[in-house]
Amino acid sequence: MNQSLQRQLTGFETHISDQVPAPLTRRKTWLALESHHARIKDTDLRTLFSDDPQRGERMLLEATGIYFDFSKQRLTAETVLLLMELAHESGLRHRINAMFAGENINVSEQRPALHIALRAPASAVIMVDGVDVVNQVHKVLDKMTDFAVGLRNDLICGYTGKPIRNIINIGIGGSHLGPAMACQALRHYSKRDLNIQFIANVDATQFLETTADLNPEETLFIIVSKTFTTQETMLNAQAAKAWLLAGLKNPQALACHLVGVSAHAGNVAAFGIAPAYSFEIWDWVGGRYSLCSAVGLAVMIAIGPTNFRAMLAGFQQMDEHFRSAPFDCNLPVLMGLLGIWNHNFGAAQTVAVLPYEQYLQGFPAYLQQLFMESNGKSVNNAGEKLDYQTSPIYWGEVGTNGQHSFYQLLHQGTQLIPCDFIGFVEALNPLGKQHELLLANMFAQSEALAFGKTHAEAVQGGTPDWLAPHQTCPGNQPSSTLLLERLSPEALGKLVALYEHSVFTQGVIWDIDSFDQWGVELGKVLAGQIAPELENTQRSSLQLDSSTNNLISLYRRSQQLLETHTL
Ligand SMILES: O=P(O)(O)OC[C@H]1O[C@H](O)[C@H](O)[C@@H](O)[C@@H]1O
Repeated sequence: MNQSLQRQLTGFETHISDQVPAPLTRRKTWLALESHHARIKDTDLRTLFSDDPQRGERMLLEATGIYFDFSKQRLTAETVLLLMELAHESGLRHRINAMFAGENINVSEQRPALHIALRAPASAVIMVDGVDVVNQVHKVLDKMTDFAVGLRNDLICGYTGKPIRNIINIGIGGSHLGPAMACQALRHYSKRDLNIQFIANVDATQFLETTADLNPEETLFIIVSKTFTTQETMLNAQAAKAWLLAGLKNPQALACHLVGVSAHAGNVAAFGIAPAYSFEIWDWVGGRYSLCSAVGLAVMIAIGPTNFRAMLAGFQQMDEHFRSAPFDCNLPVLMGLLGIWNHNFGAAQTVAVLPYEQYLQGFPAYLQQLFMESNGKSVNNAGEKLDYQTSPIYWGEVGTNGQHSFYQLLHQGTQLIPCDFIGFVEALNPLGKQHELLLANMFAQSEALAFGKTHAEAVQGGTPDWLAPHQTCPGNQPSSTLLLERLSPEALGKLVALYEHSVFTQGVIWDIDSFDQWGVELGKVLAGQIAPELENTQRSSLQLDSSTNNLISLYRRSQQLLETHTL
């Protein structure tokens, strides 16, 4: 980053105050950002770049080996200064310290959010209710290691003595998206004769299609659920039990084919899972932040304990960077603040995540839960209604597939859509010139989005005047580019932690609880009420709203017709 900018920013580190800040939109810096935005909003990226030929170099930040180019964002050095000031004014430093100290930063559930403890070195000590959680974490990591090594070397086998070849993770939300994304992302490092599958949906199609050609003697289910009560997961777990029993014909065999991961060991035991196959997680880690815990057991089995620990080391490096780096060179802080700038001041409604790496196919879906479940809130920590926007919508697709689909809207549509491009210098699977072309496309897209093509350029290129408006691309679409050396387990850890902490940064600015998800509960409760109505043979009168009543009646009538036809 520009040195004079850095010098100007350093002073802010000393401005931290313990005073409760004023409501966000009435804060001095928020108001300053509003007027600053009004001043620069019509200056486009073409102008910003032509005014400062060194902009590309100035607005490039490197941390833990990740290069972050934010020069194609619609901002100036003053914007960055104001955003940093906003972070200080919002007490971000104090909140980071509170998170790392294990304070109850998840206010609505009155508990800490200690995902950073899951990857802390064994020498660290973090106390929660008088217990050193790092010690607990490492005990479970060691148990996972023994189990993974046993399975990978055929020392832990199925009931009939056959080696386990199929590992099926049953879980949903945070008990699915993290391990599924990481198994896919790190497939290059996986034991190739292990077939790792995931079942999340309660739609039986997923269960039946996943298990269709598998031999129960060679299959192990890992049932992952923090609560071990989630309806979808428990139904799929019951289906797994039944499928195993049908194949193995012996209830005793189940113990060798079922693993449980939960914060409620009692529920795991009640399901019939042996203590040796039961792995503990803790209430102080949220599902969407739990990849580094035993929730990642399938990942450890796939890539081996050494690679898994390298991934944890990557997370840890980014944690340490986030905790200790001054804000002016703190990558998660800067990324989080840029999101605030685009969303709250630029009025962008969505963010596109565009990894130019096939192995990161599951990354946009993973980030959807991370950002939207964390920061999709409308009251502040004190429970007061907010008068500003919180999380935008996250979506995306791997390059170059997206280019031939929705990029048209990015280039010529009417919406402001900030993009995160993610690329790796080194190909894991080199083949001819494919990697060069992949990266050329990534660089070209961010260039095209930023600078577009004017009417005059189209005409100069030989386009007739009547056609030129159709070929004109307005440009000025903001993007950041993350460039890493190669997709290693360590790099994946850094990347995920980077996004986790940028979610936290935004949550602090918005003064919301990024670690609860009460909204999800309502749908669960209502599904619990409706399910018996669908099963109900008595056809009791329905007491719900007229639309839901009608839909249930339609379902019942169709079921009746089906039953009549079957008879
Ligand atoms: O791990 P579980 O207790 O089964 O919860 C699975 C998921 O359920 C809920 O719907 C939450 O929204 C998610 O944050 C959670 O990860």
